[in-house]
Amino acid sequence: MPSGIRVKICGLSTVEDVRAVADAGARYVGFVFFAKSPRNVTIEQARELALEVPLGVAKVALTVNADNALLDAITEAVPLDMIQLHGSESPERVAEVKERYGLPVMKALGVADAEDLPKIADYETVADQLLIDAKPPKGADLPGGNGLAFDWRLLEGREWAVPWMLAGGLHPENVAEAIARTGARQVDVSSGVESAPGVKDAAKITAFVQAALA
Ligand SMILES: O=C(O)c1ccccc1NCC(=O)[C@H](O)[C@H](O)COP(=O)(O)O
Repeated sequence: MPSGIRVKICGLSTVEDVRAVADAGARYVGFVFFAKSPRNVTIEQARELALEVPLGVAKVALTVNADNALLDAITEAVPLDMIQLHGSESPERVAEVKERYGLPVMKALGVADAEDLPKIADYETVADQLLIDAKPPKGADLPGGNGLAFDWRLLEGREWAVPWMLAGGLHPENVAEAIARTGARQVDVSSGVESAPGVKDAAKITAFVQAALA
């Protein structure tokens, strides 16, 4: 019996990564466009990778406070199914990106404690999906992909008007518990399926997807 859980593996940078993710049964792949990230890819690399992604697996471009020039360049070159906004983009900017590119937009929001929850509602009516991630530590180089979890009990009983994904510090050993505690139907992972920063590990990807779908 299928579980209905959907998995996104973020930060792919090789064709082998794409094959491992597709073979494992993940439903989304993420390409990171953020220079400071060990997972950063160029537009040309992302295009080559995207062309290897089979039908049925959604291709997501992850950007951080990107301007229209960068988003124009990405969307013109890379065949995409979704744009993930992982910076401090306002609800108005989310609406603008949706309108300009005609693609679904997923807005990432960082959570560390209960005070971070009300702002999520500001995006429910404009974003197509929400990514509820761990808030990065103060002074961190990366707004995501830090391998940090937050207290999942904060999400118990929460519902939003649009589909959402749980992210932050997930790995093959804790993803089943995270799903059980939060009720998430979608999960996202990056560093939890790596052997070193930016280096995806096919065995960990398979183990993660199996654990999530079990
Ligand atoms: O992964 C990155 O390097 C990254 C860089 C800049 C902004 C966001 C980034 N990742 C966002 C993601 O969607 C990650 O998958 C998510 O934060 C979970 O990461 P992890 O805790 O490492 O599984």
